[in-house]
Formats: sequence, structure tokens, C-alpha cells
Amino acid sequence: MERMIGVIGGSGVYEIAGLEDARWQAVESPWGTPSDEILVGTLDGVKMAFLPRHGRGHYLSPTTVPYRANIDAMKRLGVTEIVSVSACGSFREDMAPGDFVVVDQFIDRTFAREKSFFGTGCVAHASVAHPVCGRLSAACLQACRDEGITVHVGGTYLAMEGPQFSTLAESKLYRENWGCDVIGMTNMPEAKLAREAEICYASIAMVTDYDCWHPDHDAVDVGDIVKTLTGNADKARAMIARLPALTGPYEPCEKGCDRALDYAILTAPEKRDPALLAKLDAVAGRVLNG
Ligand SMILES: CSC[C@H]1O[C@H](OP(=O)(O)O)[C@H](O)[C@@H]1O
Ligand SMILES: Nc1ncnc2[nH]cnc12
Repeated sequence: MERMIGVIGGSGVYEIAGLEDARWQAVESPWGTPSDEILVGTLDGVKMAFLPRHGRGHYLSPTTVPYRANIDAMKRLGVTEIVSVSACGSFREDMAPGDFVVVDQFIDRTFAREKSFFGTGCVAHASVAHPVCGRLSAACLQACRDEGITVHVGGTYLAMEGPQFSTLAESKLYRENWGCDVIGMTNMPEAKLAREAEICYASIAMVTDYDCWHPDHDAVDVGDIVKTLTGNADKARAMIARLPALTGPYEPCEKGCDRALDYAILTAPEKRDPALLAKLDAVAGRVLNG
């Protein structure tokens, strides 16, 4: 197996620079059309694949991002690890706009999205107790530090449906009662689907604002967010450029992300739906055909 680092770019991150032999490649998926073509190339001898989550021109909302098609397309390309970079609001005074957070937990409050590749005809229950890959997250942390980025180790990301920002009552609930650190609209179900696809996943949340709980920041303003977003996007691209050198050649995941489906599928072989199995060829081919 060869390492291929996938990067999913969030708001403000619609391309990455410096790839050798770079080309935008269309990838077909039985789960729909991915957000965009995928920019493939090589960086320091490591294969890379970049996908802008909202599409170039930011035409997809957090609800309409085709999360399953995106993860499936990455799997079909041979991506072994996904680094997600996302804009987020902060619930903590010390996580200031411009800071990065290496997310390690999520609370999923999204409700209008398809969240699994599995279902009737092939039921599977993957564990997401530890929803990010510790090894990949450590590499991202190192890359941030090497770039001189102010980075926080660990944080709980509240994934909301959006597209509106939170009410003050919601913001206080997530911060004061639920102990969340940051808030965004896209990392769920992306992280869950990456786990089902047995792809290591790390999330770097880039703080753009203090949401609306902060006494000095009355309401979230997209104009202010965009100002911070541009600087964050530059830092994200610099961080990503350091990853190939830090990760080195492929090795099986010591945390087991690449074996997440080993005991997950419950449906008896004779009860499995051939049409669903065909769609699962990339995501679950290792366990279904192995
Ligand atoms: C730009 S403000 C809200 C928007 O930004 C984040 O997107 P992403 O996670 O893709 O960086 C947030 O989740 C919202 O979709
Ligand atoms: N405050 C916020 N809430 C949800 N998503 C965001 N993305 C950036 N800032 C956000």
C-alpha cells in the first residue's frame, strides 16, 4: 500500500499550492457527485489529493455537501489519510481568532444529512468513540508548530446543521453545559464516514470568531469571519505542505482506523442486498470481498 494524503479544504481553502504534476481529476462515485474535481499531485514524493468541501466558488451549503460521495471518491483514489481543515467559532477565550485547534472529539447535532454508507441490506456499526486518528493528528500538530501557528491540542467540536449561526441560548448551552470548545457545520458526518471507509481522519479547526456568547462580540458576522479566513487559509496551506515530510512512507495505522470494519458488519451474507454491496465496493471491499 502507498500513502496518499487527502485534504478536505473548508471555507476559504479552495486550492493548495506546490503540488508536482498537479491536475484536477473527476472521480465518479455511486454515492453521487463529489463537491468538485479532486486536485491530485505529489508533494515531497508523497501522493496528495485535495478536495474543496464546498466546491470551487463555494456553491454547496454545509447541508448539501455530498459527504458520502466525497469520502467514497477519496477512497477510490487510494487516499489513506484525510486531513480536514475547517473554519470554526470558538467557545473559549484562549482559543482566539487565528488560532488552530487539533480537534479530538465531536458532538453531532446535524440532522439533515446522510450519515452512513450502510443501511438496509448491509447493516454495520462502526466505533467512533475516538473519532480522529491520533497518529495523523499528532503529525498535524507538529506541522502547525513547525509553522509557528498558535495551536491547541484537543478540543470538542460541536457540529451544527446551519446554515444560520447559533442563537445565544444555543451558544451558551454548548459552551457552559456541554463543555464544547469550537463550533462548525461540516465535520459531521464527514468524520463518521471516513471511519466507515477505514480512512484515518484528523480535523484542524481554524478559529474565525467567538460565536455569539462572548460579551465583547455580540453576533457572528460573516464579514469579520472572511477577514480572518484569508490569513487562516494561508497558514493552513503552509501547514499542509509540511505533512508529507512528517508522515513518511505508509505504515498500517497503529490506532486501527484502517481496520474499523473488522467486526462491524452484522448482516448475514444471504440477507445482504447485492445493489448496496456493489456501491460499497470501495468503502468496504476489504471486508466484503477479502
Ligand atoms: C464561513 S462561516 C460558516 C461556514 O464555515 C465553515 O465551513 P467549513 O467547515 O467547510 O470550513 C462552517 O462549518 C460553515 O459551513
Ligand atoms: N460561529 C460559528 N458557528 C458555526 N460555524 C462557524 N464557522 C465559522 N464560525 C462559525
